[in-house]
Amino acid sequence: MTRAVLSIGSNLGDRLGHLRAAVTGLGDAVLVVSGVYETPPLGDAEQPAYLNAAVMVADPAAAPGDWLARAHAAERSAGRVRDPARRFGPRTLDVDVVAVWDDTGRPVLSDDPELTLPHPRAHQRAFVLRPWIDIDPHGRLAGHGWLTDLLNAEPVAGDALELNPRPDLALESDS
Ligand SMILES: Nc1ncnc2c1ncn2[C@@H]1O[C@H](COP(=O)(O)OP(=O)(O)OP(=O)(O)O)[C@@H](O)[C@H]1O
Ligand SMILES: Nc1nc2c(c(=O)[nH]1)N=C(CO)CN2
Repeated sequence: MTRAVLSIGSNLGDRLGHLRAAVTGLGDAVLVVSGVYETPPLGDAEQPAYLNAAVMVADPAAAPGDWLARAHAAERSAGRVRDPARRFGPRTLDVDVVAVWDDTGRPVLSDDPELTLPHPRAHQRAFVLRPWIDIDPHGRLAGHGWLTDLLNAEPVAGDALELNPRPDLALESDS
């Protein structure tokens, strides 16, 4: 069994529809989904606000690279177009593999640029940490510590204040 946490985000088109389609596409692998947060864009201010959420997935047959393949497949299904000139530009759907655990429950570590684990910027991103804490309040990020400590630490705290919970925009794994 490999387990993973995926971060999903959208700031173009039908934002909620893109997130829902990503969750639906993950099928039976979905264990639990977080609430949805509306968040100001980080890294490139000239773009619309994002909807962000986190999904816990598990599949006995999945290798770590399979989660990245599923993430990319979901992005393609949402019609994501990559603009090489805008590293952190707007997108219909972004699915990041935040963390993976092996079948003994140990975190998988990787410095492969194709799949770096844990995700190298996850510990700095309130829009990743806050939804993940929703679904795993006692979670740890390998190499960084408790999620709750990270969320309360500078410089993440400033971003955390700008997270706007959207309970009106529920994600349903079986919708
Ligand atoms: N943990 C990971 N999750 C997703 N992609 C990763 C990961 N580690 C490395 N990558 C690589 O990063 C490349 C760029 O991914 P992507 O376009 O989603 O980045 P981004 O969303 O613009 O930025 P960020 O990674 O900071 O969220 C992908 O082609 C992928 O191979
Ligand atoms: N609020 C927010 N900002 C971002 C996001 C995101 O998911 N949410 N993703 C980015 C590219 O990875 C760049 N900036």
